[in-house]
Amino acid sequence: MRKVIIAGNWKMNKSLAEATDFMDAVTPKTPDGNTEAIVCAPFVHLPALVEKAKDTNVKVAAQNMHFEESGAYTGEVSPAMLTDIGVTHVVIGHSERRELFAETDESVNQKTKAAFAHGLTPIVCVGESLEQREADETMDVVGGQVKKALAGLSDEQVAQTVIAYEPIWAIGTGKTATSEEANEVCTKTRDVIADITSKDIADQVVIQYGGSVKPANIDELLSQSDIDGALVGGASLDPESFVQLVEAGTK
Ligand SMILES: O=C(CO)COP(=O)(O)O
Repeated sequence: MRKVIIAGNWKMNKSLAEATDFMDAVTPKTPDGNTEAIVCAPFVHLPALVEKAKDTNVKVAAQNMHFEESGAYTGEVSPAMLTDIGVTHVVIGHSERRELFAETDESVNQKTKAAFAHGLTPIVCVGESLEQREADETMDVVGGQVKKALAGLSDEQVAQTVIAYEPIWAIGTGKTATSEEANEVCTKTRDVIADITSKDIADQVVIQYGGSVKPANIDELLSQSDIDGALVGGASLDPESFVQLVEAGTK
């Protein structure tokens, strides 16, 4: 059975005090079990959050990283720096990074490989724009992004990769894909992964849905056959709401 992963992507939000207060509020209420709870926080908050997450069921992720080990990359953070402070997961290729910070399928692939080289679990984001959906290009886009992100990985690494399917038109818009629409893409994404590895490997990959997920729609999304969790923006900022989302995964 695949585990459920609920990850809160805070994006560029919260002061340090707000971030640590959040952890104090959620860690005692986050159950052990088949659901993994992850907080994806801004770089500067990571050390404090890792400290707060010690001996709890909450894990801490970065929202991005560089793929190189070290060097003249002003303003960047390396995979080794993240593992050094106890970060376990990293979000790669979020649509906001692809759109606003020139992230490409190639850099997503380099970062995914670098994550594994340093023992980090990558949460690789894929998703189509509204124009692409309306032009019936969803699976060309999403399938292409998935294939390019996973190129050159071993089957074992593919099995451990977390894929977050986030249709761009559903992010921060209040417009959720229906659970059937979301599941259809997640199922086809799993088929794409099976094509490049095997059905057995594809069946192990955790595929999250992201885009206006909230406590009111999480149950229905998680009831779908190929949705194994959620990458949540807005609704992950409030501790109560984050705990409710994690609890939904344990049902
Ligand atoms: O981009 C997202 C998570 O990475 C989704 O954001 P919202 O949940 O705010 O729509």
